Amino acid sequence: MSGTKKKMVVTGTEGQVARSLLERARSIEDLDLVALGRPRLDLADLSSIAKSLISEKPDVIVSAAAYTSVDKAEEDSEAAFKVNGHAPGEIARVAADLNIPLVHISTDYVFDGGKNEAYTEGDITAPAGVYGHSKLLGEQTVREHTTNHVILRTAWVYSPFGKNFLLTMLRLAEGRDVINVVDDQIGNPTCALALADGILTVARNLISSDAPELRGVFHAAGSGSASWADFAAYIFETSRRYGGPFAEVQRIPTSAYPTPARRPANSRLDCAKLEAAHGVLLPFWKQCTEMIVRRLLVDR
Ligand SMILES: NC(=O)C1=CN([C@@H]2O[C@H](COP(=O)(O)OP(=O)(O)OC[C@H]3O[C@@H](n4cnc5c(N)ncnc54)[C@H](OP(=O)(O)O)[C@@H]3O)[C@@H](O)[C@H]2O)C=CC1
Ligand SMILES: Cc1cn([C@H]2C[C@H](O)[C@@H](COP(=O)(O)OP(=O)(O)O[C@H]3O[C@@H](C)C(=O)[C@@H](O)[C@H]3O)O2)c(=O)[nH]c1=O
Repeated sequence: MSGTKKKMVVTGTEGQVARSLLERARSIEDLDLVALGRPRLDLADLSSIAKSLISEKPDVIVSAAAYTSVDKAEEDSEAAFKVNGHAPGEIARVAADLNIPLVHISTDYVFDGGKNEAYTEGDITAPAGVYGHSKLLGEQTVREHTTNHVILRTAWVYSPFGKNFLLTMLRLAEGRDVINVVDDQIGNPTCALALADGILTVARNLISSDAPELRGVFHAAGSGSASWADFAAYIFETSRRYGGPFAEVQRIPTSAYPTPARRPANSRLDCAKLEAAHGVLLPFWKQCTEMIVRRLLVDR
């Protein structure tokens, strides 16, 4: 990125991805990052979106805020569809009006999980639940309003911030010796800080170049795959090494852990397209898990 300082606006202030972007952008001298969340930007109030975004005069927008409670969405579908489905379209309309690029974050849960291999960007989407359906609508409304976009589908995001599986496991292990965790759902645990680095690279590429091959939908998840039980076991193994809580993982089938929303059995994402176009390859999940657990237990 050459020339003057650029301004990036990310939606949401307390989200894992927004907070990771804020942390990672601090060391980038030619980029100002502003996080815009409630009450100034409420995605449930579609009529408020344009005004708050335009007032920031951004050079690029990262649409990261979302309704992320997968189970709650099943009974609160109106809110989920508004925030995850319609609001991204409104953000994209603003980006088109301002003639700036948009990076929109989507999810592996747009897939039904029936494929035996990793999903590519061309695979058919068929979400299993309301959250996935609402995020898929968000992809569609973004596409309808601007071609100058990247939709980044990520997965199983964890970080030292907010609410995520890694923090839940460490909390549960404070009070339990054994934790039941499903072993028949497979995906790519993705560290939000590494994802933030990827988002920053993609955003800078979009600002610097009009090339169509940099635009469209891309998968952006951590390298390597795991079941939730594998992920939990490694979290505890690492935690024990750094003097933190440990629990035995009891591997169970999904049928033994009923939840309101159905989750895909396989939502592994093939991320080769992102590496080829943007030169972004996210690190191996175990490496990042170790880094986050260490940060939580040792470097605090
Ligand atoms: N978490 C995950 O495992 C995965 C996430 N994704 C996607 O990545 C993106 C980032 O996720 P992540 O950072 O983990 O999400 P978080 O759940 O950590 O944060 C979501 C953010 O969205 C904000 N938000 C929710 N509703 C509104 C609203 N009506 N108006 C304004 N802001 C709102 C929240 O605000 P507040 O803090 O005020 O509640 C919060 O800041 C999302 O698009 C998500 O769908 C994709 C795959 C996996
Ligand atoms: C807490 C817990 C969960 N589980 C299971 C339930 C579920 O199948 C799986 C993951 O549970 P969670 O509810 O933490 O994760 P979930 O909300 O399904 O996570 C998803 O969030 C959204 C936002 C995404 O976009 C997805 O990529 C994915 O990260 O682990 C156990 O087996 N044992 C447990 O003790």
